[in-house]
Amino acid sequence: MGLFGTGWKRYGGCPRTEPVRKEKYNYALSQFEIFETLGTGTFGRVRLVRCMEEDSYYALKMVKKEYILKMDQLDHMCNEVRLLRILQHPFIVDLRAHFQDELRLYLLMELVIGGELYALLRNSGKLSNDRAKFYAAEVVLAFQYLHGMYIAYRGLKPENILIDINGNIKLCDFGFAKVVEERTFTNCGTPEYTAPEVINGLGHGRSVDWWGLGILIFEMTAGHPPFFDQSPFGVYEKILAGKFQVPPHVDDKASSILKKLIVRDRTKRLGCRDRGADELKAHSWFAKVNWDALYYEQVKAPYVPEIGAPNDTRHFDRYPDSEPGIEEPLDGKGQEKFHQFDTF
Ligand SMILES: Nc1ncnc2c1ncn2[C@@H]1O[C@H](COP(=O)(O)OP(=O)(O)OP(=O)(O)O)[C@@H](O)[C@H]1O
Repeated sequence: MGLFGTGWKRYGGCPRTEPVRKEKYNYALSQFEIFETLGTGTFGRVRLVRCMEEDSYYALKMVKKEYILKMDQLDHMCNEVRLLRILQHPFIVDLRAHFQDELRLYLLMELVIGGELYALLRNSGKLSNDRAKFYAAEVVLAFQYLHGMYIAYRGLKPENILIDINGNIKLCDFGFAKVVEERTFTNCGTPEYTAPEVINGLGHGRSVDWWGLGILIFEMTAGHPPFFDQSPFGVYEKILAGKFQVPPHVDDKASSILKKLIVRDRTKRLGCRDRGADELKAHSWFAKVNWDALYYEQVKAPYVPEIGAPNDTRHFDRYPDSEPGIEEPLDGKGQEKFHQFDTF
């Protein structure tokens, strides 16, 4: 089914699941002052930039074309842009534009200044029950929106959850997200967050997101993931064995939702049946959450990052600069492969 095709169905009673076509601005790298690296991933580097004409700051993801072809990542990049262009949700990072030059592809995103949830977890060890619930509830709303468009996010991990200036979350990194009717078979993601149906190669759709949420709630409340080992293989073995223990300090209702989310059989996993996200929203752990107020960002966040200036990057790790070197643009045939990037 095409993203704008017929057959839109409401999933889990999500009231505002509609694709938007966001405005397209024409930007070029020369319009920006480029500052420090905010984060790096397998495929690129995200830097703080300032658009000189607008005097506004953004996050710019820059990925070398040569690298994209070498690593066979063109589909991955196109996928991310195609999806981010149509998504508009308070808890999903906003893509403002995408453009290219001879050397790289660029994704211009709103700047999410509070850093990664990963850093919060690393600094605090574990989070309070209320704080974990607040972030988990915002993830539920983001997933409900995505699943309503038949999009599985498939990349949940604390590194991809950013904290904005008001303390709300923004999901970033849509490289693994996929439009799924039912099942899909590509492997992706991080060992500790991988669902058993992914390891088994049985195909996976939106159910992996609810598994990922279970792992995230566990990590936030317990202070460590439920399945860990020195090697990815060891992690996978433990996931398949499916045995985990919720530490005694974890709230009883949190423990109850964990036992319903970290379930090997996806047909029995919370969120994977007809009612989708509504099943989670009805769980007693979320009993006091006012979902509408949360959506409209009217709920005070339990933690608001301290920010001194619009370009204050104190909440991000420091990264060594990329190696300067002579970069050769691709030849005409190579460049042709990227023409599609302009057509989204
Ligand atoms: N809009 C943003 N505002 C601030 N920081 C951001 C933004 N987008 C990304 N980052 C930072 O850059 C990091 C890498 O971004 P992203 O995950 O999109 O890159 P990637 O190359 O696709 O990574 P991965 O290997 O996880 O697929 C994020 O974890 C985050 O720290």
